[in-house]
Amino acid sequence: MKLILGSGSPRRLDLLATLGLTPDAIRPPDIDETPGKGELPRPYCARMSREKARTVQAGADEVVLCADTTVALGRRIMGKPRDAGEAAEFLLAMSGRRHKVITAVAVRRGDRLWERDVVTTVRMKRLDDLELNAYLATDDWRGKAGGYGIQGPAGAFIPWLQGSYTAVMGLPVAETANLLKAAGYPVWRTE
Ligand SMILES: Cc1cn([C@H]2C[C@H](O)[C@@H](COP(=O)(O)OP(=O)(O)OP(=O)(O)O)O2)c(=O)[nH]c1=O
Repeated sequence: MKLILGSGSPRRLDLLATLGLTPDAIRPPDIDETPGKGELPRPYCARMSREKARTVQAGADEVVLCADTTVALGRRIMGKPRDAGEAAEFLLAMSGRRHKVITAVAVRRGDRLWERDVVTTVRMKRLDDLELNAYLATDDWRGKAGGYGIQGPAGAFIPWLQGSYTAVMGLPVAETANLLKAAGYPVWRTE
């Protein structure tokens, strides 16, 4: 059985590697990530990962793994910022407050789909101008939901979270291992 990572995210590849898993192929999905009108963050995130899993082409002996990470401030969905101005806007909105990071994982084998989502509450310290501008200058915010990456320099802004650190990074490894097992993929091998 082959494992297909349906994601172009280097973080997801790294997190999968922590489980000792190397995908046989990487097939990044191309879907429309526009939220529906009034769509709430959690159902939006679950829909994204499901659509990714359905879009990625796979044969009968292939298991597809996809995920979506969405940052939510109340009902507001904060996607990947299009520029530094939007990243600054997101970070200022989260500064000194708690927000939620949702990561939904979808595993598909043939017509069958296994799904799980993980919600993590994250507190961001109050950012001063120096911290904000220095972080924006690193470009680390690019391509990341909410405009920050907890695994990089923005880790200095996160004194507390409740939930899963790997889920915030993009792939909750415990839940992912369980979904792969449910789909019949041999996560653990003794030889
Ligand atoms: C909040 C947060 C997000 N992220 C990243 C993980 C994801 O790559 C990205 C969220 O965007 P996603 O749309 O979930 O994923 P992607 O577009 O990068 O990749 P693909 O659709 O091909 O799977 O944000 C971090 O790396 N660290 C963080 O702390």
